[in-house]
Amino acid sequence: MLRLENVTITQGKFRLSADLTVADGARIAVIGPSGAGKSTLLGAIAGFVPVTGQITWSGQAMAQDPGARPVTILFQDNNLFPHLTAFDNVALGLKPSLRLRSAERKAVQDALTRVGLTGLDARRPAELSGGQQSRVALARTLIRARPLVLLDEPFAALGPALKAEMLALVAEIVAETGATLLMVSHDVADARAICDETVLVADGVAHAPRPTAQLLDNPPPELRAYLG
Ligand SMILES: Nc1ncnc2c1ncn2[C@@H]1O[C@H](COP(=O)(O)OP(=O)(O)OP(=O)(O)O)[C@@H](O)[C@H]1O
Repeated sequence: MLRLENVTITQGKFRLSADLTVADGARIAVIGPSGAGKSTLLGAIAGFVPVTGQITWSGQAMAQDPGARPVTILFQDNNLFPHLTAFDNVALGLKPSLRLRSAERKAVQDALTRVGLTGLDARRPAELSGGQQSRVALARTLIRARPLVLLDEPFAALGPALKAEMLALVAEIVAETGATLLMVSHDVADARAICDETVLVADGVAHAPRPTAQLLDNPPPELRAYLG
């Protein structure tokens, strides 16, 4: 269980408060106006943004060091290294030194296979389509095998069909691994597609998760303003 207890995040003049609980294995969409603090919320959970209050996982306070948190995060721009192959870009998720044992090499191959990139492991990002690049980034995120997966608008640059495919793949993989998912999206269709619950971030508050359909079908005023 992820718990944010009386959390306040301050960045310059910006303040966001959160007091909420996310159940293990939940798939949560994070939606709200631009600049409301969605990325900041993910950054706080990942340990990149300092907070007051407490963030706990399974009842334990999260480590200060982001690398020691049970978290893996994928950003919109994928952050692939252009000079590295798909294989090495995924391997970085396991070992920044890229010195892999044979079991680790197999884990990288398995991750590439899982995201549908069998046979493309020797290609560099420039030799892959946008969708394939997203798959590499997703494989690198997932190979870290952390129980909390944070996605910050990961597929915003993809066309609708590819995006739907990637969302379905994410949903499948988190279901297989039992991971808890928090996914920022500007497209409420993404929330409806794979997230049973939604956290609304608006007016300085990250609200407790609510069932996605219920929230979107009867939006509170701050969400109605955003949806237009
Ligand atoms: N390093 C920083 N220093 C000061 N203010 C910051 C910093 N990073 C972000 N902010 C401010 O924090 C607020 C929240 O930004 P954040 O990127 O979390 O919003 P968001 O909801 O993810 O927006 P978008 O949907 O546009 O990506 C914004 O007002 C932003 O200007």
